[in-house]
Amino acid sequence: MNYVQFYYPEGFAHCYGCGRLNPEGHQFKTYWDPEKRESRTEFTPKPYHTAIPGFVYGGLLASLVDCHSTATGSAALKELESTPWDQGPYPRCVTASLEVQFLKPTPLGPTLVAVGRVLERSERKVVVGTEVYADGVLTVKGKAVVVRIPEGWGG
Ligand SMILES: CCCCCCCCCCCCCCCC(=O)SCCNC(=O)CCNC(=O)[C@H](O)C(C)(C)COP(=O)(O)OP(=O)(O)OC[C@H]1O[C@@H](n2cnc3c(N)ncnc32)[C@H](O)[C@@H]1OP(=O)(O)O
Repeated sequence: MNYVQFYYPEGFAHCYGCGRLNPEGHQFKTYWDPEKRESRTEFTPKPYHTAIPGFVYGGLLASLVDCHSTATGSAALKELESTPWDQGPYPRCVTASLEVQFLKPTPLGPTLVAVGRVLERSERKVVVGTEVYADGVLTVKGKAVVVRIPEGWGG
């Protein structure tokens, strides 16, 4: 199964967090499950993504929630189109607002799993709720408002 960011137009594929064309970036990859209507992004932080030794830097966690949310919004807007899910391009969203709750310190080492759900969707805006788990423990919660970049703007 290909990931959402795989279908972004080339001009929108350079994001430091999730751009497939940015070799220096995190290259987050988000998968959308059309049955469950749930998204999933997995990422294993590197040793240098440290806050206090042993724990993940919060900015990285916020980035994960950010890009995971734009991808979830993209998949949710793609559902409104008549083209099949495996035919790009996907709509590209930009984050208008991002809330992150750091519930517990996130241990450095395990693969992080971000799970997203669509809380609201209109033709232009999607509100995404995200939970991030480390070793099955919920450590971060996020909520983002993402807005579709109009056709013809870049890309
Ligand atoms: C026409 C403009 C095109 C711009 C095209 C930009 C292209 C940019 C290219 C970047 C491509 C790579 C993106 C990488 C992914 C990131 O890294 S995203 C992180 C950085 N984010 C940014 O830099 C975004 C900067 N902000 C903006 O560009 C504009 O404020 C936004 C977000 C596009 C909104 O534009 P706007 O035309 O003012 O939108 P507006 O019609 O007022 O609002 C649309 C809806 O969003 C809601 N909303 C807007 N802002 C907020 C907010 N802060 N809190 C809650 N809700 C909000 C509104 O209430 C409205 O909701 P509804 O009334 O439809 O229910």
